[in-house]
Amino acid sequence: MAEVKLFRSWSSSFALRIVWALKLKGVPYDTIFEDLSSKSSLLLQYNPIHKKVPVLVHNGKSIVESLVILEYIEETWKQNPLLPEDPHDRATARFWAQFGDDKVFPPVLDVLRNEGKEQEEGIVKAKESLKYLEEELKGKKFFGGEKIGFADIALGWLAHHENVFEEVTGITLIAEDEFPLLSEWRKTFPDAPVIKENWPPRDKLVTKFQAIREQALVQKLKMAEK
Ligand SMILES: N[C@@H](CCC(=O)N[C@@H](CS)C(=O)NCC(=O)O)C(=O)O
Repeated sequence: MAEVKLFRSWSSSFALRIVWALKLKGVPYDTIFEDLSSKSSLLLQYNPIHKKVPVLVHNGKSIVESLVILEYIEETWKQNPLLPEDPHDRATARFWAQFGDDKVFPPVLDVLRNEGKEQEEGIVKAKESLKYLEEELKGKKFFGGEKIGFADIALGWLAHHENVFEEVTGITLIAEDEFPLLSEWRKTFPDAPVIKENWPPRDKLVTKFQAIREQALVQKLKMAEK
């Protein structure tokens, strides 16, 4: 058994960040696939507060929360750095990673889970945030500059999961004419072999998120009837 273990689910975009980072750095690890509808006692033991994946276990000690895990990986395995050397550039990369989770992910989920007014509001908010990311990509191939870095990995779900959400909802948030740089990045990012080789099957994701959307809409209907 490798000294590094990753608890993940097949579809989690947060867990994919860790897969990509470990692969980019060439760190060998074992994978434990969790069924999130019946979590293992080990997962609950390693992540008793959030009870979520991903969890990284290194030499028997657990690290949770994907952005914290990314930092841990960067500090522990120095090869192929994901963060630049300059402190301001490092802070900037961390900022965009966090911005994605705080300001892009929630409205994008609102678009997936809603219809009507709430969905419209989600679209407006998501696009407001996406404009900042478009701006940040000016003059760069990746958020990390010439190569994939910390913020690219953190925002990778925009290239993959968000693309699937667009198919499920029929709503294109990242249109080529509105977000040309982000659209280009969405094509370039998964071209990197490490990213491409670790990309969950699109059809399976579409089915999963179709079900999540339907469930959310039924739930809303039930709440409205109460
Ligand atoms: N903020 C967490 C989010 C992780 C997360 O939401 N994981 C989901 C899978 S995508 C999960 O484990 N869900 C199980 C649950 O909520 O019970 C991170 O960045 O690691």
